Amino acid sequence: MSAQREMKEKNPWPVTIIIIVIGVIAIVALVTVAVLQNMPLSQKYKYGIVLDAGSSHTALYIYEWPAEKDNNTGRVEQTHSCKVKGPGISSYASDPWKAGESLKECMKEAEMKVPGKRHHETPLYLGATAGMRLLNMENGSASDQVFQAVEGALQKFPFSFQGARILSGQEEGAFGWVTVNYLDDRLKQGLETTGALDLGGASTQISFVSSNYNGSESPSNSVTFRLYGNNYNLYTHSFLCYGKDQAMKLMLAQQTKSGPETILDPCFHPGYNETKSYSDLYNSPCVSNRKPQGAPATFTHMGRGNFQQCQEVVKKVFDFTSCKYSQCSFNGVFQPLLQGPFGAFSAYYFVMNFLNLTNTSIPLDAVRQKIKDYCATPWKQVMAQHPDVKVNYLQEYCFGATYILTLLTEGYNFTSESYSNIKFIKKIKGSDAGWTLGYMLNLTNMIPAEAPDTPPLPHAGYVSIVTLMAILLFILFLVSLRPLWRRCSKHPRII
Ligand SMILES: Nc1nc2c(ncn2[C@@H]2O[C@H](COP(=O)(O)OP(=O)(O)OP(=O)(O)O)[C@@H](O)[C@H]2O)c(=O)[nH]1
Repeated sequence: MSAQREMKEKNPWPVTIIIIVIGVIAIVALVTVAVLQNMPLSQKYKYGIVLDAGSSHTALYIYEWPAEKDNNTGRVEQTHSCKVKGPGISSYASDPWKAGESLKECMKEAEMKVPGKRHHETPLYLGATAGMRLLNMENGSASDQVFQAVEGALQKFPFSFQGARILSGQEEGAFGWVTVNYLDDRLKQGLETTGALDLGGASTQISFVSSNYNGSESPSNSVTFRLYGNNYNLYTHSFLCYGKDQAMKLMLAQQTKSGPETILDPCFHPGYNETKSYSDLYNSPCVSNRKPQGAPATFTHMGRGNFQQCQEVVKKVFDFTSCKYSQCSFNGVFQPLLQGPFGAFSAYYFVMNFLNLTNTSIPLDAVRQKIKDYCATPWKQVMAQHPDVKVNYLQEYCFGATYILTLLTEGYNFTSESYSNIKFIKKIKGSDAGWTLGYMLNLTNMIPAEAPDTPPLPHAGYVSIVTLMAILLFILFLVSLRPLWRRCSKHPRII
C-alpha cells in the first residue's frame, strides 16, 4: 500500500470559538468589575435629631442624609417634625420635671421614625433660645433645674444624647442664616447669599452679608465662616425681648404705665374685652422693672382696632434716640446697609400668611391698608370668620402684623423698594427654616471649609468608558488574528 497518508483535518474553528468566548467573558468580567467597584454603596441613611426649645413651645426635627455622603452637601433633609404639646420649657420653672415629661411624646415618635439599628449612633441635641435666656437671667438655679429635668428625660431614650444648652443670640441668628442658604444650595455654589429674618416669641434675629461690613465696626455683630471654599463675613444681631410675645408685653407696658384698671388698646379688635392680671403681664425680665407701683391686681383689656394708633404705640417700644455708630437699627445697635434678598420665617410667616400678605410684590401702602382694615374688624366678626383658628393666635394678628411692619420699616430700615426683597417662608425644599438644621450641620461637621473633591467622572461615564475600551481591545485582538481567519476560510488542509 502506498504510503498511508494520514489524513488529519486541522480545523481552526474550535480555537477561534474558544478565543471569542474567552474574549466575551473577559469583557463581561471587566465591565462587571467596573460597575460593581464604582457603584454607589447601597443607600444607607444616617439621622440626627434636634429639639428647638423655644420660648413659646418646643419642636423636634429629624434630619436624614445618605451615610456615605457625610461630607457632601445639599443632601441633608428634614424627614419629620413634632410639635411638643404645652408651653416652652422655660414655663416649667416652678415644676421642672414637667419640662422633661413634656418631651416624651415627641421623643417616642422619634424612636418610631428612626430605624432601630440607627438609634445608638443618632445624635440628639437640645438647643434652648430666648425663653431660657430670660429664665437664666432671672433665676439661674431654676434654669439649671429645668435643664437637669430635660437632660434626665432625654438620656432615657436610645439615641446618642449630645447635651442641652442655651444658644447665644448670635448663634441663633448665624445658624438660621446657614440653614436658609444651605437649603437653597447657595453656599455650595458660592452664590449671593440670602439674609435671614427670624421672629420668635421672645427674641428676633437679623442676619445678612453686606459688602460694606467687614466686622471692624461693632465686631460683636460679626460672625465669620469659611464654607465650601468661600469666606463669609456675616452681620447678625439678636434683639432679646423683641420676639412677638415679649414685644407685646413691651407694648402693653407702654399702655399700663400708670396702672389703669382699663385700657383701650388700638392693637386689639373693637369689641375685644378680657380681664388680665398685672402680675402675668409683668412676669418677664423684659418688663418686670416697669411694673407700675400700686397697680390693681387686674386690668380690663379692651380693643379699639386702630392701625395708625397701634403703630404709634408700637414705635414707642423701640429707642431711636442714640447711635454711636455710622448707622443703627434701633436701641443703639449697629446695622450695615441692607443688602440682597431676605427670607423671613417663624412668626413673620405665621402672621403674614394668616393675613394673605406673603406676596411682597404687594406695595407697602396696600399692605398697610389691609392691616388697617383687619385691625378695624370687630372681634366677634373675626372669631366668626375663623372658627378653626386658636383664639390665642387669632387675637394677636392685628398686633403681630403692625409689629412686623414697624420692625421691618422703622427698625431695620426696609423701604417700599427693599420690602419686595423679602420672602416670607416656612419651609425650603421640605425643611423648616430656623436655626436647628444649621446647628446640626455645624456640630456634625457636615459643611466642609473647602469645596469637596468631585470624582473626575460620574459612575455611568466611568462604566461606559471601560466598556468601550474593552470592546475596542477585543476588536483589535480579533483583527490581530487575521492570518487565522484566512486559513479558516480555505478548505481543510490534508497533511
Ligand atoms: N399663628 C401662629 N403662631 C404661631 C404658631 N406657632 C408659633 N406661633 C407663634 O409665633 C411666635 C414665634 O414662635 P416660634 O418661632 O416657635 O418662637 P419660639 O422658638 O418659641 O421663640 P424664641 O425662643 O424667641 O425663638 C410665638 O408668638 C408663637 O406663639 C402657629 O402655628 N401659628
